[in-house]
Amino acid sequence: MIDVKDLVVSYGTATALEHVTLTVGRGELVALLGPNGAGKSTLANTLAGLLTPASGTVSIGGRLALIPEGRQLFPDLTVADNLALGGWRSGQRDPSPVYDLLPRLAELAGRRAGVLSGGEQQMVAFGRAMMSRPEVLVVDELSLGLAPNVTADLAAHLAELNRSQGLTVLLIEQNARLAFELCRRAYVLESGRVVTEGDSAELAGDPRVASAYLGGAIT
Ligand SMILES: Nc1ncnc2c1ncn2[C@@H]1O[C@H](COP(=O)(O)OP(=O)(O)OP(=O)(O)O)[C@@H](O)[C@H]1O
Repeated sequence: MIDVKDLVVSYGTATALEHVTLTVGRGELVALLGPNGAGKSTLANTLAGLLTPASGTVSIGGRLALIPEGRQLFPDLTVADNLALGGWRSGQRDPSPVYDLLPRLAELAGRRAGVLSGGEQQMVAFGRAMMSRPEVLVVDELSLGLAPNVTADLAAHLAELNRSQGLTVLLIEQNARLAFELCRRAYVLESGRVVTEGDSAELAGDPRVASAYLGGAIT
């Protein structure tokens, strides 16, 4: 569903991604970990077509939606209007499938997005992405600024969509525990390069990964 080969992306003379190669198969849930400034959002935005590669290739095998870092809602619009904007390209006007998935959004429908809590805003960003009926979802930092129980709730929804609808997911995270729990496979990006990749269980047992991302080895 996502096939990235030898991707280079630059901002002017600064190179943010250097020869990145990564794949996500149909129906897979794959994590991308990395510290601040590693190039994670640059990759997400390139997959979404918001940035143009300097070289390399990006192929996407189906409709892609992005939950961007920091949610990027329209704060003065209502939740319902933010959702409607998500359905603009796919022509989906009826938000009820999204309300079925995330019932809290139906209760919040008339509220301005800007006054909602961080967790509620992330739910709106999630719902907005689902309005485009994606086959592949790129989530740029699901857990950013959220309480652990709110993150766990959203993660459970992602897992359920993956199970029930075969939604392909690339989960970009700094929370390695969450990423390893949710995804069977993961990539680690540092300074614009993929430095390691493999099964989550293996990576969690790798002392270097454990010390950088898990605060020590998992026992
Ligand atoms: N618009 C921009 N103009 C110039 N440099 C940028 C721009 N956006 C990002 N960068 C630089 O590109 C590099 C990668 O940034 P990016 O935001 O992709 O990292 P990230 O892994 O998502 O970080 P974070 O976890 O902090 O969000 C950084 O060195 C950053 O300063």
